Amino acid sequence: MLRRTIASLKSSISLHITEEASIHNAYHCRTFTTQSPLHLREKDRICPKHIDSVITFVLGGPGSGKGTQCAKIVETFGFKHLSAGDLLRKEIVSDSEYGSMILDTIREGKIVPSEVTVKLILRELESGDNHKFLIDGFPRSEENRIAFEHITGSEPNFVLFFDCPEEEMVKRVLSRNQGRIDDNIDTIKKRLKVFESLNLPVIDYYAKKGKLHRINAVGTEDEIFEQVRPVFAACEKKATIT
Ligand SMILES: Nc1ncnc2c1ncn2[C@@H]1O[C@H](COP(=O)(O)OP(=O)(O)O)[C@@H](O)[C@H]1O
Ligand SMILES: Nc1ccn([C@H]2C[C@H](O)[C@@H](COP(=O)(O)OP(=O)(O)O)O2)c(=O)n1
Ligand SMILES: [Mg+2]
Repeated sequence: MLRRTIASLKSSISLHITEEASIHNAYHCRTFTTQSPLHLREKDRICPKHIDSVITFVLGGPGSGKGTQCAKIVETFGFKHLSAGDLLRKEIVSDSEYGSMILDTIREGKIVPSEVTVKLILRELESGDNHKFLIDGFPRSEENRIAFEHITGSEPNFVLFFDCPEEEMVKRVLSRNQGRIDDNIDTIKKRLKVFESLNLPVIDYYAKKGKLHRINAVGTEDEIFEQVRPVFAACEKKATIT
């Protein structure tokens, strides 16, 4: 699977990404890691500009409040917010060759192939001057996680998990009112099953690595942010000391 992911990344995906050359060049950069070294084959690594970046994965079920809390983190701590779902939705409207596949996948509540999503995220990591990233809604499966680690050669510094009861998530999604094709009861039921079977193992993985910050996602937006704030404040303090 991994070999297939890397092979497909190297080959034909165009995704309206014009900087193919920079991705190609990146394959020939020296290897790097923001955290512990990953034992990758030299040729499989990409060396993005974000060598010293802080990478935070933001996880949680649909409607758990990831996007809402990311906006507050951006405002308070100056992170750049990369929503995997937003990047995929932009691909749909930009007439990309993958648009209809992405649309069908999202409508069915399934997960888009990792090579597509990772490439979109990489493009954002590589652009601009901000080196503090919130990657929201990713990785949603072990396949997502492994593809990201292998393609970038890096791991997140820490991971937030918004822990929310299913009935609360359903209620929030059904009243989200953003005109999303997946905000309906049939798709939400499928998404919750996919969350349990594919995303919970990723959450367990980071818990075992000691990287997970579990946030109780029930309460007002401000109450929840008061649990989130210390995680980022500690990260800032650490950065000042080192
Ligand atoms: N703490 C909260 N209490 C009630 N509703 C919330 C809360 N946080 C977010 N919402 C609302 O729930 C919906 C889903 O939130 P969102 O941030 O889009 O979640 P996610 O990105 O995890 O799917 C939105 O309409 C949002 O305004
Ligand atoms: N890593 C990801 C993230 C999102 N997707 C697809 C499948 C998801 O159901 C949709 C919507 O994701 P998004 O993060 O915007 O959804 P929520 O904010 O959790 O409601 O996008 C994906 O295939 N892979
Ligand atoms: Mg969201």
